[in-house]
Amino acid sequence: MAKAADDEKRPKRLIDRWRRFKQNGSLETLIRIVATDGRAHMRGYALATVLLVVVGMTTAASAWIMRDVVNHIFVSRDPMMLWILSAAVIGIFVVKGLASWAQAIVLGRVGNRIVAETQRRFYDSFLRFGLDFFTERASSELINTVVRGAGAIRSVLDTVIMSLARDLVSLISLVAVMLWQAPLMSLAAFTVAPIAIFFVTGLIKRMRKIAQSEYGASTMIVALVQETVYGNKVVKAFGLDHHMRGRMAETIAAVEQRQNKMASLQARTSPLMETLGGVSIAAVIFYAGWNTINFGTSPGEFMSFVTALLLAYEPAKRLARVQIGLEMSLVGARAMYEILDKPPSGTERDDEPALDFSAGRIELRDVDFAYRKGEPVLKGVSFVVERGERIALVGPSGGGKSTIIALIQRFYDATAGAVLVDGQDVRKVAVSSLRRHIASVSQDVFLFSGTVRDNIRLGRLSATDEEVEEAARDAYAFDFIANLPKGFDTDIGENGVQLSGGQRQRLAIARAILKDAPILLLDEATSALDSESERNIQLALDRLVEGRTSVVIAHRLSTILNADRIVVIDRGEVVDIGTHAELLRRGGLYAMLYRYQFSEEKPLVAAQ
Ligand SMILES: Nc1ncnc2c1ncn2[C@@H]1O[C@H](COP(=O)(O)OP(=O)(O)OP(=O)(O)O)[C@@H](O)[C@H]1O
Repeated sequence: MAKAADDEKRPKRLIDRWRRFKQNGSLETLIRIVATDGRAHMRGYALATVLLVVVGMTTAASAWIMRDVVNHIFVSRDPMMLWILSAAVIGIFVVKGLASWAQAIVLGRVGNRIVAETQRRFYDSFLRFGLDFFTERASSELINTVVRGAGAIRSVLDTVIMSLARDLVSLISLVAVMLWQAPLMSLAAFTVAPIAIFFVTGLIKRMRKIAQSEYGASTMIVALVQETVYGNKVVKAFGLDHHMRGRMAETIAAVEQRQNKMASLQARTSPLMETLGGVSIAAVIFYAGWNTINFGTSPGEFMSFVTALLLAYEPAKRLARVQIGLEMSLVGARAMYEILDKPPSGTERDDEPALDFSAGRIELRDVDFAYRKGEPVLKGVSFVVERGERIALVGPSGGGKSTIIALIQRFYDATAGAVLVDGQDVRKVAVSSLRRHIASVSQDVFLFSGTVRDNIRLGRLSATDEEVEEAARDAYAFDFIANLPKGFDTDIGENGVQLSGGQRQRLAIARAILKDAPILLLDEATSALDSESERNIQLALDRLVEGRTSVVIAHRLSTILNADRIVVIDRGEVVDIGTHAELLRRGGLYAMLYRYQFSEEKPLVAAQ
């Protein structure tokens, strides 16, 4: 009775297990990897499979031949067979060696190709994401995914092929040898299998959980290294070495602990498997020995059987563990797919018709915007920038000035209202054609690895060396570049660490000059520079603004004095628009800001 009830429950338990397995996505991920990358490289994998099958079959053949070795050589003492069988053994192992060698090369190449393709695909896909994607995610997460995820896809496929073609084929053919030589003994040997399966199933679930948290912790290590590199000045200035060391030690310890747990889970299969293996081999030796001693059964069959059993033990052990190992790789693969599956951001669409650029008139029409639902950052913002006009945005910090600059470049889409360039909604034109007409210089200048020349040329990749130098001259950057150890060919360290703030800004201005776009968006630097740098930057900016339609987040007195109009932004709203003199006359927020924000530069106030 009890057994029947148990039997009834078993399928349910099995289904439950599969359901959990599916919910977790392991099976889907596995199927997807096989159906996409596996299928795309079917020829390579088919070849590897054939070679692995050869490896498996030769393993079985080596067991098979033991029967003849014992019967013909040791029992019948046939000298001819001594030669033939020795040669056959050499033949079998040479074939096995060659097939293993070829299989390793084929699998290695296909695997490397998959890693390369996946990394390319991953990078392509994240270039199509908008700013929202990058602000949502830590770069460490992306770095960890590109490094580990691609390798994970490869190792999943390697594991699947190795398990199916080598281990499963070896096991099936060795079991066939066993059944053929001694069916009863085989059954005795297989009784231990259900115990092993039951034990391993329990481990898989735990492995999955730990693998996931290990992945998260390893991302933290990347994040901390990154923070220490980018924030090294803060770390040093505030004497945070000890604090950072502590944080890193904690994270490393967390990863180490999880990896130890994974290793111990994997290792936990060994004592059980060894014991079960020992029990089944002992049972067979006892049974066969008993038969040989008491009934004179031929020892050849027995030798062949035991060899097959011993050889079957390794692949059986590997197969029992395969899912435990797979769980580790599937975590990385899932992280990779999560990003690959994300649709490109709407702001990066480039399939609309190109912007029909004429004057470069910019209009914000009743623009509302929120980075997060329910937290409006811009409310009904409207203003127009006519061709060739200089507009200064002024307002308290956090008012939304940078957001306006971002919306004009379509880094984000307005939640209501529209941003128009020459009367065309920026959401309805190809984004590349819009950005081609805009040059922007932000406060925090990002410099890429490479030379000074490379960095300026990013403004226009087709520019000649002469044009790059000309732009540097116009940006008042030529002299300091010429004084660098290798001039324009000086390598800029990662993110230009050896350049001063003012020099970096002038490189950014040179980049914008080279781009020669009719619209200029500028976030003036607030950081204090020495007066020489300040003067050079001012001259460079004047040159840059010349003849262009410009919107500048103003932090300098001269900018607001030279602006055609000033737009005052406060808490996401346009509170006033006018020239410096008009706004001052009206009093209000601008007059106050002017007094406090620009007061150090008082001597020039006469300009009103
Ligand atoms: N990526 C973002 N995600 C969420 N909120 C943001 C984001 N960027 C800015 N904000 C918020 O939007 C508001 C407007 O910010 P914005 O940078 O546009 O102001 P700002 O006027 O340029 O300020 P500042 O003069 O200090 O640079 C602020 O409250 C800010 O916290």
